[in-house]
Amino acid sequence: MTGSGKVATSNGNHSNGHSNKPADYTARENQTDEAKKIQCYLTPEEFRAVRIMQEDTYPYEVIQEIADFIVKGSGMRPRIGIICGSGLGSLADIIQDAKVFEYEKIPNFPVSTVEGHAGKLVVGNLEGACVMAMQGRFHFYEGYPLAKCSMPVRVMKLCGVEYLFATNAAGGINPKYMVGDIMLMHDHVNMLGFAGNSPLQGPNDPRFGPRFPALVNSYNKDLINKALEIGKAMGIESNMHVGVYSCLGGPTYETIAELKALRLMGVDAVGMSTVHEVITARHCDMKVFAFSLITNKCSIEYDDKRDQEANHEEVMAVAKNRQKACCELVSRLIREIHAMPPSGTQAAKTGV
Ligand SMILES: O=P(O)(O)O[C@@H]1C[C@H](O)[C@@H](CO)O1
Ligand SMILES: Nc1nc2[nH]cnc2c(=O)[nH]1
Repeated sequence: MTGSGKVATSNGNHSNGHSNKPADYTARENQTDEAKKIQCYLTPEEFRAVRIMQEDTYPYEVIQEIADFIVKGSGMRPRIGIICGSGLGSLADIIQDAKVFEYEKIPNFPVSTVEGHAGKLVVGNLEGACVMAMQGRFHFYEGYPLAKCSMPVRVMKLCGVEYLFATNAAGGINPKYMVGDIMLMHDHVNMLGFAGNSPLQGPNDPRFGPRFPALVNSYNKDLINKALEIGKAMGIESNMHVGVYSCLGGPTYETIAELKALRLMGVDAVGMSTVHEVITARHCDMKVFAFSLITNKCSIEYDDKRDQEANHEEVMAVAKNRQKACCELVSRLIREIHAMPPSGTQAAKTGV
C-alpha cells in the first residue's frame, strides 16, 4: 500500500494504471534501501510499521515505544497488570481515574477480534494501586503468532508492572468443578508447547530474560494462599479450587477423547489462552497470579445424557453472572499487594 492507500504494483505502477509514480513520490525520496529495492512507495515510518505487523516478534525498541506511549499518555506507571478473560472485562470497569486506550489507537498494537474482548487498555487506580488492564486479549486461533498474543505482557513489563494477574474462562474437566467455580492456577500443561509453539521462539533478547527460562513455581504461592484466604472471607471457599490449566489452540472446543487425554495428564480446566502470557511474564521475571472461571463442565463420557456442548454464549453468560465475585477477589488481592512495599526494597525481599 502507498501512503494514499493505493497499492503499488511490482513495476512501480499504481493499481489505477495511470501513472508510473504516485503524485507524492517526491516527498518519499527518503526511502530505505530495502524499500527502494522492492519499488515500494512507503515512507520509512510506514515501511517499518508494515514490517512490524508482519513480524512474529517485536523488537525491544518497539515494545519500549508502546510502553512510553502508554506511560506518557496516562501519566501513570502501573505496578500491576490485569488480563481480562472472556466476559470478564468488568475487571477493568472498576478501575478509577481511568485513562482508556483503544487498541487501534496504540501504535503497533494488534486488534481484538473476539466477542467479549472489547479491545481497550485501561490504566488507573484500583484499591490504591496503579494498574493497567487489558480488556481483550489475543488468542492463537485469531491468527496471531504466540509472541504477538503475549507481546502486551512485555509492554506491561516496560511500563513498570511487577505483577501479572491473568484471568480466563475455561471448561472444567475435574468432575468436582461446578459451573461458576473459580480455579486458582498453580500449574499448567502447555499443549501448544508440546506441538512446538512458544511465545519465546526465535532470537532471545536478554534484556527481557534468559534463553532457557525455568517454569517451576511460575504461579506465586503466596498470592495463591492470599487468594484462598480472601475466598474464605468472601464465603466462596467451597467454590474455589487450586488446579492445573491447559491451553489448546482452539477455536474448537475439545472432543471427548481429547478431554480424557487431558484428564489423564492431570489437567483440571481447559481453555485457549493464558499459558503463553504466563511464559512471557515469567521470562521477564514478573510475579504471576492467574485464575480460571469455570464457565462449563466438560463431559468426559460418551454416554452422558446431559447436553454438554460448550458454546461461547454460555461462556459469556456465566462470566457475566460471576463477574462480581471475580472483581471482588481481584480487588482484595490488589489491596493486599498495594499494602506491601515495592519489590527490590529490603522489606519486599522477605515478602511476596
Ligand atoms: O480469553 P479466554 O481464555 O478467557 O477465552 C476463552 C477461550 C476462548 O477464547 C473463549 C471460548 O469460549 O473463551
Ligand atoms: N478450550 C476450551 N476453552 C474454553 N473456554 C471456556 N470453556 C472452554 C472449554 O470448554 N474449552
